[in-house]
Amino acid sequence: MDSDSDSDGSHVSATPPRYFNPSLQRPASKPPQPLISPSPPRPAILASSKSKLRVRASSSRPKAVARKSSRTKPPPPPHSPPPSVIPPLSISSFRIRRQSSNAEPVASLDSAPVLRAGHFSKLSQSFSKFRRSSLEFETDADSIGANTSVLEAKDGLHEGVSVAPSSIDSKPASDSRKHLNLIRAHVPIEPVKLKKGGKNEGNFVRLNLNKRKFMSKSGRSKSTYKFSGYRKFSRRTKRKLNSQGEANNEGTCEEDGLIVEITGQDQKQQKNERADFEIREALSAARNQASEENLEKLLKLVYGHDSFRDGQLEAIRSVVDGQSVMLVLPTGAGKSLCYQIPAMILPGITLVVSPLVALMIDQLKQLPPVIPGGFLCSSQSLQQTSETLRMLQEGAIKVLFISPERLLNEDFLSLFSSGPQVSLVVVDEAHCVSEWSHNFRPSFMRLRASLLHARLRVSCILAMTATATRATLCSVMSALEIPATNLILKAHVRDNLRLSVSLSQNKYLSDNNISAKSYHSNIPAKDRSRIQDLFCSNKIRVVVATVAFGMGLDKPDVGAVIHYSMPNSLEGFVQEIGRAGRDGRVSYCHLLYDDTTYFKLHSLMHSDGVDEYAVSKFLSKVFNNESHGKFCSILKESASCKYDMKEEVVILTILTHLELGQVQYLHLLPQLNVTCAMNFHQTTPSLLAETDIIIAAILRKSETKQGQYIFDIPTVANSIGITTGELSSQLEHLKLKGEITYDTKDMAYCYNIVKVPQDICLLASHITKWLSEVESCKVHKLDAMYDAANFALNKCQKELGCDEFQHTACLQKKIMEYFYSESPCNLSNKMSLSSPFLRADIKVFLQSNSQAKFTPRAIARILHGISSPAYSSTFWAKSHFWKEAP
Ligand SMILES: Nc1ncnc2c1ncn2[C@@H]1O[C@H](COP(=O)(O)OP(=O)(O)OP(=O)(O)O)[C@@H](O)[C@H]1O
Repeated sequence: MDSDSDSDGSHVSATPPRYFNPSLQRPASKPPQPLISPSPPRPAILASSKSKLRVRASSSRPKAVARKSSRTKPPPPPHSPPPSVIPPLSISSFRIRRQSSNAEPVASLDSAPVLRAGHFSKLSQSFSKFRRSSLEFETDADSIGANTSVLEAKDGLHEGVSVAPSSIDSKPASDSRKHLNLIRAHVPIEPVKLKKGGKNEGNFVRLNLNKRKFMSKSGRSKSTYKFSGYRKFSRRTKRKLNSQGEANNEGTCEEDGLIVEITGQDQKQQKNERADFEIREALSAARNQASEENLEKLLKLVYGHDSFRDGQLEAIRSVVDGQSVMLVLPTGAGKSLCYQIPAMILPGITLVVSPLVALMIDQLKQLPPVIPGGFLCSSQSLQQTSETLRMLQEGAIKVLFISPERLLNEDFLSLFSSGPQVSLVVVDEAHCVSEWSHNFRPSFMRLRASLLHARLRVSCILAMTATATRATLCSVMSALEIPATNLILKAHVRDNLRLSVSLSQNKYLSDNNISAKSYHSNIPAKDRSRIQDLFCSNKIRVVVATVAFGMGLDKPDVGAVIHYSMPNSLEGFVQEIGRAGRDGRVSYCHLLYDDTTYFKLHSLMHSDGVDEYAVSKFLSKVFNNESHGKFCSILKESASCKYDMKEEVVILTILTHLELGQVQYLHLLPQLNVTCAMNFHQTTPSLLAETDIIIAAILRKSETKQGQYIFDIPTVANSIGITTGELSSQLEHLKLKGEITYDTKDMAYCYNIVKVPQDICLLASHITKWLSEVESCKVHKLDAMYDAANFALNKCQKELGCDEFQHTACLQKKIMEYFYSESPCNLSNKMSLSSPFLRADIKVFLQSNSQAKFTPRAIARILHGISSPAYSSTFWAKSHFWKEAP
């Protein structure tokens, strides 16, 4: 496997075998379409639940960029735009160069006279995007870089290129119409040939001004010579150009002594202005009435799509109408559009809560240029965050992508108490809200409708997912208070995907001499992003990657997704195969599976489980203080080790349950470093303590080690009745004065106790039962995945259209049954077989480790070779019993 080779794209030229495996061949009745020369290779992905996404290339037609057609060949406008709409812009057709640095963000869609160029903020590098002033003219650099993109679009090799944020600012702008969010928005134009002048003068229009003659007939001077003159000029120019049959090229006209060379670029500019005008008109019509006709017009103008796909119109109209909606559409069906169009129409901000930063960045890049967007996540620097917040408050951001952690941050929520209006909250990958989903996130669970209504003053929530069982949907809709009538649910798998299964054999790519690149979490972020870029630009044929590679990947021409090993749920399977065939073409999804992988995954499904005993001990610690209203904290790392519970998946889940369960026992606060080590530099500590009660409290509650005062922040704050925030700002103040320096460490879960449970054991028993149901649910998901694969390979009677090579119909049926069934169906669990030697093994294990204490679960995990916070693989893998279980 050529995983580390530097791909220069040289192998791209070799048309990859489309039918690399007999089991993937098309049925004879559907012969392969002829390859369109010079088609780029059509890549594919190989994926596995845990790990591997692989990429294979096959033939492809050049992508028909929807916007390209709509922008490059707009229908002839019935009339010139009325003066009231774009008067000042008309001047821009002369292509006068001006500095663009004085561009100002435009406050709202309404106030923007033109919807065009935009860029990522260089200052903040936060990738927030805003619109440049409509009166800003393109710079030389903008024009120079133009044709590059045109060529890229034309040669077809770069269709669907995803521009990495880092490269965006430095990349010269396209000669196409510039799109705010810089995504696949290249609208190629004909190369401009200057007729007059003979020299290559770039894309300038040469404006020969005779000062005397430039005075208009009405006697107005240059500075006031605005719209009416332009209109006349424009009309006559057009007449002249048309009469010369050069409407698509350049020309010369003389008008009142004004000699102007008109280039193709100017005509392009005028077309753009017209297109912008039409978009504004369509927007205003859709705001007045969100009718099918008005929305379709907007769809056509903004996206270039002719019609809505199944479910889109219904969702958009409900949201625009202010109703919360649960939207379940297949992957690649176009869910993004269901919030983007409402975001254009609704007056306030749209917040899109997303689970992955990479996903946010991708979605941000995919926003059409008329929607200025930004993103906020916990890992951003203070400067990036404040720049984005500033733009948000100024109205320069219309759609903000945000992580749930960041959204739930008190400072962020308080922005909206009297600040900008939020019209819509979108919960993307909404299954993460539910513990019954394949990808539960405790922070998503905290996104309750009650909180969103109260703190963001928003009434409309759009929850979107491609993969949700009935149980998942129920809990998501209940948490987000979405009425049952507002569920829009379409098929889970697109029709253009051909599904097939085989047992894992000979599955290493190197055996077949296929070059590959690897993509996983141990690879530095910049290399991962490079690999993704190479893949998106069709320069890599094969990527062996973790499932994270595929999340949100919207590359239209992925021809196949191959699961190197079985995913651990049908949700995962559906999500991952959803990367294929997003352009609507027939694409292939092949699953390799075997019993060994199934057994391994089965063991892993139990890796997060907890014993009642551990839960009980943990709860005792949580309610240790019994101090109502006081600030409490639990150190993450040490608690995880002590109670043998994973930090996020288990501890945070339990704490979230204590906050959001039937009884609210606590209120979760942002996590923070709670141990502080402080040095005094000017005034002596005791002298400072005389005038500062915080320092006095610190001296009382700290211990000194090598001249440093070490204390627990919550303890000090509680002792004088202040918040940790107040304490931190006082410390910052003293630091700025040069009195102290300090460091903090030990990240902790922080909370206030609301109610102390009467019976901790009973509560522990309830929580353990709930967690064990969640665990069983995961096992059930794996069994359903195995069952579907096994059925296709061994039990399918080939009645529904399946054949030797593909099992699309039976797998689709299995998937549908799984997602639509009210209760889990009975699935055979191959794991029920237990080794007769197991008891004996456990006895010997306990005897040989008599010095240590084990919970039954700890022993089971060691025997299955699964590490946990308290029993690391570094140590236990050396044991003879590691992975000994069947
Ligand atoms: N009405 C439409 N007509 C044609 N193409 C469309 C339409 N709506 C969306 N698309 C295109 O479909 C592709 C997939 O859209 P999108 O990324 O929104 O899918 P998704 O449902 O969010 O998928 P996933 O769940 O995998 O993230 C995009 O390239 C988009 O331009």
